[in-house]
Amino acid sequence: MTDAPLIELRSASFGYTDRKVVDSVSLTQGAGEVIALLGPNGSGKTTLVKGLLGLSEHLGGEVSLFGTPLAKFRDRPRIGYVPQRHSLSASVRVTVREIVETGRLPLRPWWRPGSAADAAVVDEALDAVALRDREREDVAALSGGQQRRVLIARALAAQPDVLLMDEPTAGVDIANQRILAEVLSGLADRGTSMLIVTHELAALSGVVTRIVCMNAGHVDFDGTPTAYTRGHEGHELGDAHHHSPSADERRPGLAALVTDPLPSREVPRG
Ligand SMILES: Nc1ncnc2c1ncn2[C@@H]1O[C@H](COP(=O)(O)OP(=O)(O)OP(=O)(O)O)[C@@H](O)[C@H]1O
Repeated sequence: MTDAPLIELRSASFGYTDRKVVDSVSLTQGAGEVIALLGPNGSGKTTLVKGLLGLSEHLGGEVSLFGTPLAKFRDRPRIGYVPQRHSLSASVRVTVREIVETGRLPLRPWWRPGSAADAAVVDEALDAVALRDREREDVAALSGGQQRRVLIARALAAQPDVLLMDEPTAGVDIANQRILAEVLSGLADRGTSMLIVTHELAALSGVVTRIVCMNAGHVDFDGTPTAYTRGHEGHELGDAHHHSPSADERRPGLAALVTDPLPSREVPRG
């Protein structure tokens, strides 16, 4: 593996046909970072994540994934994606394990059946989301929060180098939010890099190492959780270099968020 950042945006813009939604955003994610991407509805968070996946249009600036320009990037399995709204159909009978196994498909020729190694990776992914004991169940029988974990396991089954998650805790009750946060915390402890779009920062306390806040297509805060709670420090816009807190640092900083959860939108400028 090279030392290139996992994700690097320099004045990058994304949108749809001729409409620019994300405008001139600069952002660099290094290995091991867990970034919460915050911002009001419509500020462009999903469009940014989709841009990295080639699902929204790259309209300007530079975007590199693992050191490769977006237009030339072909190693898609290195980027795991957990979409915003799950679409696990209730009309087709499919087990939890079968869904997670589909995460392995991009990694082998379509005609080759799964190997013992594939099965071991699927086991590990199911363990990571604490659903191994439910693997034979019909996925439609699971709650929304559990289905979200199935989708995280499916993404993990591809053994990605970074996981992009769009509102993993949205619409999930508090008890299941806690379980999901534990799952994400376990992944973070294992060094999994994540970019998590969320409106529920407090639910992710102890997981996030950095906060990036978008507003109307721009980044208006990029810094540590501690700086975010203070509201001013870490305001280094357009600067690829930022302070990445260590694992030791991230917990005390986020402890403040548990007692004093912040709304995701008010970030003082300047
Ligand atoms: N497929 C699309 N085609 C055209 N415009 C779109 C499309 N998807 C989103 N948009 C527009 O892009 C803007 C940003 O949407 P986006 O989903 O990126 O915001 P968001 O910050 O993720 O919002 P939320 O918090 O509500 O999920 C919105 O004005 C939206 O209407």
